[in-house]
Formats: sequence, structure tokens, C-alpha cells
Amino acid sequence: MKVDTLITNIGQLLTMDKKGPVKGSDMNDLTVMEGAAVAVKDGRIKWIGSAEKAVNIQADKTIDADGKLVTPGLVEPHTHLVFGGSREEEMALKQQGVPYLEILKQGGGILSTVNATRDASYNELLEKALFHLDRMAMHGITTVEAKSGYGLDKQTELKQLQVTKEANVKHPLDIVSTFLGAHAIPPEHKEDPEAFLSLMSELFDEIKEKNLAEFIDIFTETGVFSVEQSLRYLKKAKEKGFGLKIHADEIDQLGGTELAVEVGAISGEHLAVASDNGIKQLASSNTIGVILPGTVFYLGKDTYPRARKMIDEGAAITVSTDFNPGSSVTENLQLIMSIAALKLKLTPAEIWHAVTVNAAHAIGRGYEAGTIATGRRGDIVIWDAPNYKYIPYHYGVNHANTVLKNGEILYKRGEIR
Ligand SMILES: O=C(O)CC1=NCN=C1
Ligand SMILES: [Zn+2]
Repeated sequence: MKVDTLITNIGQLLTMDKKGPVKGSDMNDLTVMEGAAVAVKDGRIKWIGSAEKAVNIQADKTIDADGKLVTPGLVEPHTHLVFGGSREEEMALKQQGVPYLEILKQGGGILSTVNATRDASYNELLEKALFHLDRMAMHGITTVEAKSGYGLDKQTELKQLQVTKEANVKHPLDIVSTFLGAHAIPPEHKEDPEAFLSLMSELFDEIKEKNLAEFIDIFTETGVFSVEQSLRYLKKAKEKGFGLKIHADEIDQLGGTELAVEVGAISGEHLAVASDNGIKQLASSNTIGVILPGTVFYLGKDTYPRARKMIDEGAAITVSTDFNPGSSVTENLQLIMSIAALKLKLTPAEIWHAVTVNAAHAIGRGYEAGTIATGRRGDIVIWDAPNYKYIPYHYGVNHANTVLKNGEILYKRGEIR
């Protein structure tokens, strides 16, 4: 057989080759292939087998994995990728214990990023997004979801979505776009949030026509949008053919988790304070929990999402950086894997399902990304790690040695191509 690239002498290979979102105890059922090899041709996985059998394969390029861990490229299911400015000035307020929602109420937080994003040019936003995508790639991420939500007016929300669309063309990473125009209430609509929500829902047709987003998301939170407002808004989005996501039960327990299940959202996101009933509903639904423990850490809170209970009750969950300029400022999904182990008490096997196959399903790419299987994209990471338990164990650094996207080397330790 003739292939483009052969990765051989693999120590442990995680194919993550499972059907559908992996739920409950199945998240702890990990297939580990020892002494494996993977062949890629025309950007797709062509063959998977033992390194011994691979000796008969002619490859234009052979990569010796030197006994290292090899996995699918990481899938990052929840980011606020496109934004202007930064919010390092808020660190002092956070250190003084000023709550996140209080900073927002005072016109900071999301709203300060809105000002910076409205002021930023299209090209400035694009260059910044490409920079962050490079950094995600070097940390092993090969598919990423990107939300708008820092415009909060028609023109700037469309600007963000168009930047996302162009970044998806210009950068090797695959980007899945979500419209989060309902992210906060802008000052000009402070007195009339209903009018603002209608304004954002008026964009649905244009977004659909121009294929600017596949999902619609809303921040269901105290001082932002109520469960009732969110239900109406998401029903409208569903009628227009969009997939649904909800920033739910992040700070206050409003019942956003239950709402996500009720409207058949593909995912409920944050769920830091989801109720017992919310977790029960999630576990018996097809809605995936997108868990953001880095945000809890970064906001200096003590209440972590009860992901252990969610899995034990049968839910499918993923973990994510929640990369954004204010409440979780990191592209390092490997760090989140460590926080998931230490604070959520997830096992290494559960964590690997959470950052590959389940994350792919949470953004509608379950049959495209997050798995090494013949016919799938050649999105592969060779890690500077002896086994799959090592990544959550050794925290805060980048373990990626080589990152391939569609079979092409995108990053080699120490350089970005
Ligand atoms: O603070 C931000 O910019 C991102 C965020 N939206 C809802 N929770 C966090
Ligand atoms: Zn978020």
C-alpha cells in the first residue's frame, strides 16, 4: 500500500473510536492500542494497525513516534475566539472579590470587550483570531467552536461572524461557528432587553443565508436573560433550523440546564451550579454537558460543575477552555484536562473522551473529528508523554510534540508551520 504519511513505533494509540456521544460509565471504557502505527493518505486516515504490519507500507514520509502517546487532535467545543482588547485590568477587581456579575452590571466584563470589539477593525479581529488559533494548534487542538457575542449590535455581530468564517478558510484548524448575540444586554438597550433580543433574532435569516453560524447560543443568567426569555428566543432559532446551545447555570441556578434539555439543545454549557434535577434531566437526554472548570478556577470560585455526578448518572460530557478575554483566558486545553482530574475527579479515560469524541459531538462534528478511524480526517497529535494518564498528571505545560491537521504537520515542538 502507498500512503503519504506513516506514523509508526507508537507507544500507546488512543483511537477514541466510539459511536455517538459516549455517556456515563462508557466514558471510562478506553481502548488503548500498544505498538501501533497509523497511515494517512490524501488527508484522511487510511490504515491503523500494528507497527510490525506497517513495515510493508510505502510512505512518502515516515514519522517515528519513538514510543510516545498518539491521540486524535483535541476538539475545543466552547470558545469566544473573536474579540478586541483584553481585560487584565479586571484582575484587581476579581482579587478584591468583586463578583463577575457585579463587574458586568457596572459596564465592565463582557461589555468592556464589546466596546473594544466594536472599535476594532475587521482585519484587527481577523489577525488576532488567527494568532489565537495558532496557539490552540500548538497545544494540540485541531477543531474549535467559536462564538460571537462581543458586538451586541447587528453590524458588529455580523463582523465577528464574518471574521470567523474567513478565519476558517485562512487557518488550517476547522472552526464551527455559533451566534451568541444574546450574550449580554448592551447599554443602549438596558431599559428594554426584549427589544434587544428581537433585534438579535432578526439576524437569524441573514446568518442562515450567508452560512455564518450553525448554532445559536444565549447567556441564561441573572441580570442577562431569564429562562422564559431564553426559551422564546431558542424556539425561534430552532424554527429557523439552527442547532441550540445555552450558557446555563454558570453563576446562579436558574434552571438553564433543564431548559437545554427541554428545547433539545445539542449542549448545555457551564452547568457549574446545575441542580440535582437538572443533572438528572441531562443524564436522560441527548444533550451534552460542556463543562468549563477553568472558568470556575479563573473566577476564583469554589463551586465546580458536578461532572462526576453527571457521568455517574449517565450523561455525556466534554470539557473546554471557555477561551475568552475575561473569565477564562487560556488556549491550553491540556491545563483544563488537569483541572478536570483534580477538581472534577474525572478519570484519565473520561477526560480523553471529554476532549475528543464527545467534544466533537457537542459541535456537530461527531462523525468528522475527535476519532482516529479509517476515512476520518488525519487530525493527529504525537505527545511528549509515555502514556495517556501523563497529560492530566503533569499540568500547566504544553505536551504536544507534533500536531497534524488533515495529515499535514501543522506544529512541531518549537515551531509553527
Ligand atoms: O466573560 C466573558 O467575556 C465570557 C463569558 N460569557 C458568559 N460567561 C463568560
Ligand atoms: Zn463561554
